[in-house]
Amino acid sequence: MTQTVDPTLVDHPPHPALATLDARGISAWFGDHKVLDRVSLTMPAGQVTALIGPSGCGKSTFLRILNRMHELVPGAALAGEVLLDGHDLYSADRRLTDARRQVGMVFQKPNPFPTMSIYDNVVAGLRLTGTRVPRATRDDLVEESLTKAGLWREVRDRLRSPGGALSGGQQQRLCIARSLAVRPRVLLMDEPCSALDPTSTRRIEETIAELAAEVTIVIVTHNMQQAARVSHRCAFFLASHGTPGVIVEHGPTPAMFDRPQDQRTADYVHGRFG
Ligand SMILES: Nc1ncnc2c1ncn2[C@@H]1O[C@H](COP(=O)(O)OP(=O)(O)OP(=O)(O)O)[C@@H](O)[C@H]1O
Repeated sequence: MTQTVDPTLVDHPPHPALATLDARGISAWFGDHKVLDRVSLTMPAGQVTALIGPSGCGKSTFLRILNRMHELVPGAALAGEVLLDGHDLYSADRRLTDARRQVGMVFQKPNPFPTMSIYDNVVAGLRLTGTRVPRATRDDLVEESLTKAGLWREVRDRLRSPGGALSGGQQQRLCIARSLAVRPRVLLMDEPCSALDPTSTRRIEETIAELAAEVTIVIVTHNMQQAARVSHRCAFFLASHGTPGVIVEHGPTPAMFDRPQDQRTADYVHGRFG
């Protein structure tokens, strides 16, 4: 009997090289409402880039453009380019699942599959992105992903318990493990701690610091202390008086906090508005 191989499946990649993400001239619309205007930003390999700015200035929209989620919103449009190590994430010959495999995402609210076991939650991302992993290596991958997400020691004795039985902070680390199992080159995080208590927040921040050595990270945060603690670079977004969001200033985090070039950046990072 011949065995049929699903042509859409790809083999699990070996640990990939660090990659730089480069957004060039990104504009975005919801219907005829333009929410970003020609935003360019380089997010260097192996660094944590924080996107900061007041509510509604387009940070989440920008983040979702970086893994092709924006295009799923009915009526949404965009212009510009997103390059992953120089290769266009939006090129016609690249599958959507390939973009998602290379650029993973963790959301504000932890969203594990609540009735699925911890183990199955970790491997769920593989199925969602069409990634093939030999059964014999799955146990190792689950351990590796949970270890990187800082959760292994807490759950190794109950891998068959449901993901929904974990605390909020543990659930968020489970979601990080689920993303890491796919071995993405970039991990996007949209306010990953905003639903968590201070202790869980600290654990996630430690995890982010450890992960930066092997995956490029882009994080949206409203918490300036968090941006200062976890990021190497910051980009300050602003949409003044109903105009589309732009990047006012970006650069190394210490410079953005201690000697910003633009008064609006200084006012925002020091809590004078937003
Ligand atoms: N699905 C959508 N449909 C229509 N408009 C949207 C949608 N999502 C966001 N917008 C609009 O796009 C603009 C930018 O929103 P976005 O969520 O990207 O900003 P943000 O800076 O991430 O805000 P916050 O910090 O509050 O999350 C806002 O005016 C918002 O109302």
